[in-house]
Amino acid sequence: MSLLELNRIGHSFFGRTVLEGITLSVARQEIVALVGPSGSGKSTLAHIAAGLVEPREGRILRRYHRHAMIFQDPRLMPWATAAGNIGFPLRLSRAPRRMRGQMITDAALRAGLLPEDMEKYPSELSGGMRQRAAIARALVTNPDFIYFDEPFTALDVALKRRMQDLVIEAAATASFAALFITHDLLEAIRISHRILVLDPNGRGVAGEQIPPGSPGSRDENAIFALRQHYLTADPLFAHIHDIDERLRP
Ligand SMILES: Nc1ncnc2c1ncn2[C@@H]1O[C@H](COP(=O)(O)OP(=O)(O)OP(=O)(O)O)[C@@H](O)[C@H]1O
Repeated sequence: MSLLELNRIGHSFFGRTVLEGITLSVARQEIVALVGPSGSGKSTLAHIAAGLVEPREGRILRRYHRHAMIFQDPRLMPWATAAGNIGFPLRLSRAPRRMRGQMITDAALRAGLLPEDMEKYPSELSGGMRQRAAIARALVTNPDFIYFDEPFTALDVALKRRMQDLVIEAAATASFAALFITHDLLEAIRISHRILVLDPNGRGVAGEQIPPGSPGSRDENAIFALRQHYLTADPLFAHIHDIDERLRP
C-alpha cells in the first residue's frame, strides 16, 4: 500500500498554471526521485504533497504517520545550538523531556555529527555540518516519510556523495519512505528505487525509470554509465538540463 498518493494535482500561481494532472505514489520504504528541469514545478509539488501549499486541483492521500522535510538551505535557527536545533521538533511534538537528550544524541550520531559539535551554533558549523544537523533534525522524530527538496545541490561533489550515502543508510535502518526532489541525475540513480521524470512544463509525470539494483548496492561505474545512457539514448530525459522551458520564446 502506498504511503503517499497524489491524484491529478494541478496548481497555478497568479493565474499561471505551473502543475497539471500530476499523479504519483510512493510505497512504504520506497525512495522515489523526482527529476525535471529547473522551473518544471518540482518544489511546488513537494510543498503540495507535504501540505505546505494547498493545490488548486486534485487529491492527496497521506497514509504515513509522521513526515519531515529537508531543504537545500538547512534553515537552522541561528540563536540555537546544534542540539537545540535538532531537538526543536521534539518540543513541538511534546516528547517527554527526560527522553529528549537521548533522542537528540541518537539522531545526531545517525547524521554523522560528533558530540563536540552539539553545543556549536550554526555560524560555527561548516556547510556540510549544518546540513547534517538538518538531517538529524528530520530524523529525530522517527518519521516514516521524508521530503527532500534538492538538499545537497549547494554542496561540493565529495560532500554530496557522503550525504547521499548517509541518506541511503538512514533510509535502510530507519525504514522511511521518501520523495527526493533533485535535478542531478547521478544523485537520482544513486539514491532511489525509482525515478519519476516531471514534464518540462509541469504537465504530468512524463514517465519513470527503475535503475537496476537497490540504493547502496549500485556500483559507481554502473551509475555513471546509466546516467550517460539515460541522457543520450532515453527521450524521457531529453529536457532535464533545460533552464526553464516556460521562459523560452
Ligand atoms: N510562490 C510563488 N509565486 C509565484 N510563482 C511561483 C512561486 N513558487 C514557484 N513559482 C513558479 O512556479 C514555477 C515552478 O517553480 P518550482 O520552484 O516549483 O520549480 P522547480 O522545478 O523546483 O525549479 P528549481 O529546480 O529551479 O528549484 C516556476 O516558474 C516558478 O517561478
